[in-house]
Parts: sequence; structure tokens; C-alpha cells
Amino acid sequence: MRKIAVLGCTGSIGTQTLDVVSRDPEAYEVVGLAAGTNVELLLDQAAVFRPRIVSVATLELAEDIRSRLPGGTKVVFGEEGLIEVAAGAGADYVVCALVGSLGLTSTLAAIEAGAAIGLANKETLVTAGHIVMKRAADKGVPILPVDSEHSAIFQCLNGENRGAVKRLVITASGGSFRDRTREELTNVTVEDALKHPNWSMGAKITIDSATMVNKGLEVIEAHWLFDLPYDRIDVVLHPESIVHSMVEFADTSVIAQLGNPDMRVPIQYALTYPERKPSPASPLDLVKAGALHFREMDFERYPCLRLAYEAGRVGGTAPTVFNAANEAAVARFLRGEIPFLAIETIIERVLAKHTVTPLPELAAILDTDAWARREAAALK
Ligand SMILES: NC(=O)C1=CN([C@@H]2O[C@H](COP(=O)(O)OP(=O)(O)OC[C@H]3O[C@@H](n4cnc5c(N)ncnc54)[C@H](OP(=O)(O)O)[C@@H]3O)[C@@H](O)[C@H]2O)C=CC1
Ligand SMILES: CC(=O)[C@@H](O)[C@H](O)COP(=O)(O)O
Ligand SMILES: [Mn+2]
Repeated sequence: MRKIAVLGCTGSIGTQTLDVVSRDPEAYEVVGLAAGTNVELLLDQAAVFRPRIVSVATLELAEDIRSRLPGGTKVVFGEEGLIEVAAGAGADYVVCALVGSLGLTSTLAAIEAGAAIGLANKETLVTAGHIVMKRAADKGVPILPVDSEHSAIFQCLNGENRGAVKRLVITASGGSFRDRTREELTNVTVEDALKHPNWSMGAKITIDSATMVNKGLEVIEAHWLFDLPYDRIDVVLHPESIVHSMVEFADTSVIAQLGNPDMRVPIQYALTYPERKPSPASPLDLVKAGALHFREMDFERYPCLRLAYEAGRVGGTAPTVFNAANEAAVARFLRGEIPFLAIETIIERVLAKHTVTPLPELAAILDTDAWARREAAALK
């Protein structure tokens, strides 16, 4: 029986992880759950899974729920609380499904504790990929991709000779505004931006899909997960989100992974790898799906993807800044403080102000992240 902790248990990935887990109760024991502020959902989950430790965002929330938890469940809070759920609940597998670079320290703590990692929280790899991958390798800890494109690539590479990989091709839906021109983006609303055509996800990643920042984060995530240079990681537009990504090999063969858009498939694969088990997802019927479309990526239409490649190639603290500036800008957009197109100008301006540290230690990453957020919050 696998002992699991879920960081971000109340979110889109967290709840789908618990759905997968609950369908196979013989296979899993949930030992730790970490939420932010959604304490009512956390209490429901704790009543079902009876974890050893739960975590919430603040001391006040912890005090509020202490007496409402099942007997024996410990409650902790804040960043230390996340670290305790990651490393102190006795988990041998930690699903990292927090949103943002906030997930970095708890992911590192889970690695340090020797737990296998199911990684949804792509911002962790973007902000500190060299540190996360090295610590996981030193500990002999596997990092199993949950992100649908990376799960697809991971599946396509299964049993293949890595030396024969020519390039990765990551698919992008185009997001909520895929059918609009740049001119039509000037006055788009938060409500419109939150309507992803294919996936139901948390607010931040849905905005990232619309700006194409999500694909930029995914290119950097793929660079770290699959150890390939940026000129061998391409992105194509694929509005149907049925081909989740592809790998092209030296002999020109292309292997792709397909399926209806349902995150429970990659979540489950990350949990059961190398086994496959039945899934609640609806089977793909390609005859019903009809035509699948692929278009060249337009870097003029989606400048954030160009910025991501540039930051990734520069390396060091540049991806940290790209990510943190984006997180702060998206938060401002969601609060109605800035227009949609200001997200990209903020990222570009903060990156332009930054002097890159080439091989940053963790402390430098955390300082740079905080600096970029302050800058992005202050820009008019
Ligand atoms: N959703 C999807 O389909 C996909 C998501 N991903 C990635 O997975 C990650 C999670 O995304 P998603 O599930 O959509 O995000 P959600 O916004 O739905 O969930 C985020 C989770 O993080 C928790 N959280 C937020 N802030 C804090 C905090 N300060 N302290 C503790 N917990 C906190 C939230 O808790 P609470 O709600 O209780 O406040 C919630 O459990 C992201 O990195 C995203 O890019 C990748 C591929 C697909
Ligand atoms: C489900 C998933 O993995 C998301 O990251 C998804 O890929 C978003 O889709 P687009 O960024 O392609 O719109
Ligand atoms: Mn993805």
C-alpha cells in the first residue's frame, strides 16, 4: 500500500488525485493533506481519508478546524506546515499540486525525506530546476510528471533509447482566446479569460494558457525533466487537446500519446507507473473526434512563449524572474487591477530590469523570486 501525501489537496489536481486514489482503496493510504484556505473541503476530505497530518494556510484556520478534525489528526499551518505534510507524515509518495513557486520548499522537503514525487506544480521546476533535479538524483528519488504534456512525453519515451530522440513536440490548445487576434485582446475580461476551451483547471493556469505562459513554463519544465536543450523542444498549436504531446526520433518516427482531456489519466499514470490500471476517463473515439488540427506556433501572437524560451536559454535566475513576475501579474489581472495584455508587458519589463545570477543557490532563487514579485506588483 502506497502512503500518499497531497500538497494542494483542495485544488483541481488535488481533488482529481483524491478521486483517483478513492477508486483503488487497497492501493493507497492518504497520510497527509495540505490545503490553503478551503477548510470546509479539507474537513470533508479528512473525514474520508483520515490522514495523520493536515495543513492549512494560517494559524487562525488551523485553530478553527482543530476540534472538527477526526481524532488523531494533527493540524499544522503555513509554509512550515506544507513542509511537515511533505516530509513528516510518513509519505513514500508526495503529489505536488500546489500552485506557484510556493511549492518549491515543500517539494524539496519531500525529496529530502526520500519520497517519490508526482509533480504537477511546474513552477517548482521552472524556478529552480537545476536544484530540484540534482537533489532528486542525489537521493535516487523519481520525479513522475503529472502535467499532461510531460506525462505524454514520458509515456512516448518509455523503453526508447534516449540517444535516438530528435526532438519533443509539445502541443498547445491556444487557450481561451485562441480564436481572437491580438487587437481583440485589449478589453477582454477575467470571466472570458477563465473559459478554457478544453480543460477545467485552477484560475492561475487557465490564465497562463490564455497568455501562452503555460506553454513557456512547460517548455522549461520539459528541459529539466527530459534533459534536452531548448532547440530540441518545439511547440505546435493543436486546438483539440487530444494529442497531448509527441516525440520525434532519429529515424523520423513520431510517437504521440492521445486521449480525451481528463487529468485523471496522467495523475493515475504518475501514481501507478510502470503499471497501467483502468481509468474513469471516457475512452477516445477518433472516429467521433473527426479531424485533428495542427498549426505552427505564432510567436508574434504569443510573445510570452518567446520570453519563456529566452529566459530558459539564458538560464540561472532568468526563469525564476519569468515565473515570479507572471505569478504576480496574473494575481493582479484576476483582482481586476490590470488589463490582460499588461501581463506580458510586466513580465518583459521585470526580466529587462534583472541582472541574472548564473547558477543560483536556493537562497538566491528565493530572493530573486521575492524581488520579481515586488517589481511586478509595483509596475503601472
Ligand atoms: N489543473 C490542471 O488541470 C493542471 C494543473 N497543473 C499544475 O498543477 C498545479 C496546481 O494547479 P491547479 O490544481 O489547477 O490549481 P488550483 O488553484 O485549483 O489549486 C491550488 C491548490 O494550492 C493550494 N494553495 C494555494 N495557495 C496556498 C497557500 N498559500 N498555502 C497552501 N496551499 C495553497 C490551494 O488551496 P485552497 O484552494 O484550499 O486555498 C489548492 O489546494 C499548478 O502548478 C498547475 O500549473 C498542471 C497541469 C494541469
Ligand atoms: C491539462 C494540462 O496539462 C494543462 O497544462 C493544459 O495543457 C493547458 O492547456 P494549454 O496550455 O495547451 O491551453
Ligand atoms: Mn499541461
